[in-house]
Formats: sequence, C-alpha cells, structure tokens
Amino acid sequence: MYLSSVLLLPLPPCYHGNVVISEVPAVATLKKEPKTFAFDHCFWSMEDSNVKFANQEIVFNCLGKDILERAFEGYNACILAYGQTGSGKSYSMMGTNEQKGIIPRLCDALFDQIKEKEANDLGFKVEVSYMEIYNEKVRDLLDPKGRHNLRVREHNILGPYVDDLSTLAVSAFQDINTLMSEGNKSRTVAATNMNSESSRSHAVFSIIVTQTLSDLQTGVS
Ligand SMILES: Nc1ncnc2c1ncn2[C@@H]1O[C@H](COP(=O)(O)OP(=O)(O)OP(=O)(O)O)[C@@H](O)[C@H]1O
Repeated sequence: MYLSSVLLLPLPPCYHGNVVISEVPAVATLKKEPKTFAFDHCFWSMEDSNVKFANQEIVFNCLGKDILERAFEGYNACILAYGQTGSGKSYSMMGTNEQKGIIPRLCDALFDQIKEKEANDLGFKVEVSYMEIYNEKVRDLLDPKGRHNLRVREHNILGPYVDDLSTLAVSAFQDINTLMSEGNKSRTVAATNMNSESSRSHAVFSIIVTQTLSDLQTGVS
C-alpha cells in the first residue's frame, strides 16, 4: 500500500491560497461558458486572533486523518499541494517545529496507530522515498551521492516508476524528519520576488506501508 505521495508544485504567480483543493480561473474568457468547480474545504489563515483562523491542526484534521484511515484499509492515497510561489505549500505540508504541517502530523499518527495495531500475527514495515523533478530531470533526495539523473520507466502492471530510487526503512517520525532535512538540503532553491527561499522544483515524498498478517499455526505470512 502506498500511503501518501506529496507533490509540491511551484507555479507562476497567478494563483493564490493556503491549501488549494480546486481553483476557479482568475480570468474567465468571454468566448467560453463560465465553469463551476467543487471543493470540500477552504482555509483562512491570516490572523490567529480571528475565530475563522485555520491552524495546522485544523488543516490536518480536514485533510490528513481520512488519508491515513484509507491507507490502513489498503488504498493508495495522495496529497498534492499546488499554488503560487510563496502561497504556503511547504508551510502547509512540512510547517515548522512549533507549527507542524501535514507530513509530520500524518507520520506521528501513522506510527501511533502502528503501535496500537501491532500484534504477534500483525507486523508493519514503513519505507520512504524522496525525489525532486526539476527541468524534467529526476533526482534522488535521499541519496547523498545521488547527483545523477534517474530514469522514469513503465512497469507493465504497476505503471510508471523511478528506476533506482532509494527507499529507506524507518521506525519513527524522527527518522523521516532526519531524512527529509538531509534531502531538503539538496533541493533546488532560489529567491523569487515573493519568497526568498522558494523551492524551484517539484518534490515527491512517498511513504510505503506494508502490513503482514501471519498465520501463527502454519507460520505462513
Ligand atoms: N498559513 C501560514 N501561516 C504562517 N506563515 C505562513 C503560512 N503560509 C505560508 N507562510 C509563510 O510564508 C512564506 C512562504 O511560504 P512557503 O515557503 O510555504 O511557500 P511555497 O508555496 O512553498 O513557495 P515556493 O513555491 O516559492 O516554494 C514562508 O515564510 C512561510 O512560513
């Protein structure tokens, strides 16, 4: 089961929002009929003294909790952060030490649930991978020597995958945090007019959770 893939996509400055589920185009063309877009949540995070203020916990409860439940049921799940430079994609996904974002909260909840569910006959394995796509080149962010470009290939059953991408086993969020911090150091970052530390690449962080149910009598997994 693929728990979650996270994409952080920087865009040219024409969109705005904290966590964007769906966007209405800013300028409707005269020739075409206006289109209607549906969305489930809209968050407002301008002043924390305001009752409408959506903090990181509210965002996680709305977006992260269900994803985790579905993942334990065996479904693949994906969160995609999409928006203008400086609109808060990295902040919403990673956050800060004081204001943790969706990824650390999701990982904390993942390991808490694993602790609760683990039993003699039920085991879990958690592995992560982290890559960036920049100028159509794919790089492994968890391989310190991985400056070379990786190839995207097509598996006849599983679909597209990145050949040779490292997947590392982890047992606590701290492990993931350390790996991500190392990976972030190698990300392509540059200043934009709206963000002095703008991530210029697309980043994909994946968590692969494998559940193993053993038949204790026969010893078969
Ligand atoms: N909801 C928020 N509350 C407080 N600070 C925020 C919030 N959203 C974004 N910020 C701050 O705004 C700045 C830009 O945010 P961030 O780096 O997450 O943008 P981004 O969308 O990832 O930009 P880029 O595409 O350029 O990498 C950061 O300093 C971040 O801490």
